[in-house]
Order: sequence, then structure tokens, then C-alpha cells
Amino acid sequence: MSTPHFILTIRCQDAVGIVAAVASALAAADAFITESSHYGDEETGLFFMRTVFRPTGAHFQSRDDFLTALAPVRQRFGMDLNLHRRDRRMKVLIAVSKPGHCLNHLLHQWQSGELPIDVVGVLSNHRDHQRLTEWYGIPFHFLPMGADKPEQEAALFAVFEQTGAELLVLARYMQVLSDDLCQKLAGRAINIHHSFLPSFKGAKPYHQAHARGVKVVGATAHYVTKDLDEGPIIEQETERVAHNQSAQTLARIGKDIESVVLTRAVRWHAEHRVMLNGLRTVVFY
Ligand SMILES: Nc1nc2c(c(=O)[nH]1)N[C@@H](CN(C=O)c1ccc(C(=O)N[C@@H](CCC(=O)O)C(=O)O)cc1)CN2
Repeated sequence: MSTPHFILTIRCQDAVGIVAAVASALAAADAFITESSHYGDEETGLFFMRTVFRPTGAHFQSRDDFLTALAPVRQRFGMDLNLHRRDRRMKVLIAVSKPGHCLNHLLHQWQSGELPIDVVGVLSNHRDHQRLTEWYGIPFHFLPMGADKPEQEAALFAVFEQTGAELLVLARYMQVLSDDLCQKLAGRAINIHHSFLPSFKGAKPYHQAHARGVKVVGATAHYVTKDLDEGPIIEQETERVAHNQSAQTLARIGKDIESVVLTRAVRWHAEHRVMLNGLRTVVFY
């Protein structure tokens, strides 16, 4: 059986000696570092680090062993420190409305082993994608938007909790989540917006873009906050468009970009490569 690798992520106030202290603690625990990235943001004064390592010694093998070895450094610098087995797959719940292209792409990538996740369910306020979801052998949860939005959202959060989900992916889910639900899911919900933010927030961004006469369209994956389309950006991509292309054609071009951008963002989040830095993110590619 191959030796498990661990992913260590750290966020704390920046200071002299953090990298040396972490590397020394890992060396003292016979940890072999295979990958390491760090960044200090001079504006926010925050330090970020992602290190991948594997055990080589007899005394330090388990996650708890290494958490114990890192405890003094964690305390010295007041770190927000997390340690994950690299072979553990994140549990993901996907929400979708009528546009199904992002869901389809995610499910194909997952089934093809291209994403380090387990899809624990798909939920929707429409039944359009129930057959596709069940074809993949995934539970489908129909949560229609009745008159009582808090009730629908309570049912949504109940599915999130009951499935053991660790991430909610809004794969063109066209309902605005309430402040209360956003707080409960802070840092655990990713949305795909079908424009190159901050341009063209809200509904019908391709019509807005066409009317503005843009030469480039794009898509943005971001963490979900109460402020619509304002959450910390994880990934963006663009493609050139031309004067003779309609809003419908822009939307068709955009579908492929949205699918790729959302899948990248989910992969990077599941690989613990994305860290929140206020209203921004740090992404260790
Ligand atoms: N709290 C948040 N919730 C959601 C966000 C977000 O950023 N914060 N993003 C949306 C997705 N989205 C754009 O990317 C978006 C979805 C829906 C709407 C909208 O105006 N919806 C209408 C209803 C539309 C319908 O029923 O078809 C509404 O909610 O009144 C704008 C942008 C997902 N949720």
C-alpha cells in the first residue's frame, strides 16, 4: 500500500521565521516534503502556506501524529492550521436549476476520475436533470421554490447536512441564497456566474454584454456571499466574440467557459489549494 500524502494548509498573521519553523517541525517528524507554496500579503499582513508531505519515519505516521508535531508551531504563530489526507475525497452536493451544462460537465469529470470528490447528491428546484442524475447513480433531491423561501432553504440545508456534504456547488442554480444560509455555508459554497465579473452582475449577463458590444465574454467561479455575485473570486476565463454574434451565440460560447471554470474551481477547492484572504482568495496552483 502506498504511503499516504498529507496536505497542510496554514493561514496566520505574517511574521519572520514561519516557513523555517514549519519546515523544521516537519523535518523533526521525518516528513518528506514533496510540494510547498507560501505567500505573504503585505496589504492584509496575512501569511498563507500549502505544503504536501509524506511520512518516512516509524514514529510519525497518522494525521494526529503530525498535528501533535505541529502543535508548538501552531501555537507560537496563532495559526489557522488544517491537515488533510491527500487521498480523501471531499463530499460535494450540487445544486442546479434549468441550465444543465455545468452539472453535466461536473458529473462526467467526476465519473472519469478527474475530480478528487464524491458527489453525494444533486438538488434542484426543477426536475429537468433528475434522469441524468439518477443515471449516474446519484440521489436527486427535488426542492421546488414555493411561496415559503425559508422553508425551501431549510430543506436545502437539511440535505447538505444529512448527506455529510462539505461543499455546495451552485452549478447554475438560479435562486439567490439568503444571508442566513450564506452564513451557515461560509467558505463551503461555490457559484458559477456567467460573466467576467465585476462586469454584468445579476440576471441575463449575456444580454447585458451583447448590448454593451463587448469583444470578450467570460465566466467567474466565486465563493457565495450574501451580496449577489460579490463573493471572493476563485477562477475566471474569457473568450473573444465578434460584432455579428447574437446574445444567444454569446450564451452558447459562454456555456463551455462556465463548465470549465466551475470544474477547475471545484478541483482546486477540493485539493485545498484555495484560501480566503478577506474579499479575495489566494490560489496555490
Ligand atoms: N447569496 C447568493 N446567492 C446566489 C448567488 C450569489 O452570488 N449569492 N449567485 C447566484 C447565481 N446567479 C448568478 O451567478 C444568479 C442567480 C439568480 C439570479 C436572480 O435574479 N434570480 C431570481 C429568480 C430567477 C428565477 O427564478 O429563475 C431571484 O432570485 O429573484 C441572479 C443571479 C445563485 N445564488
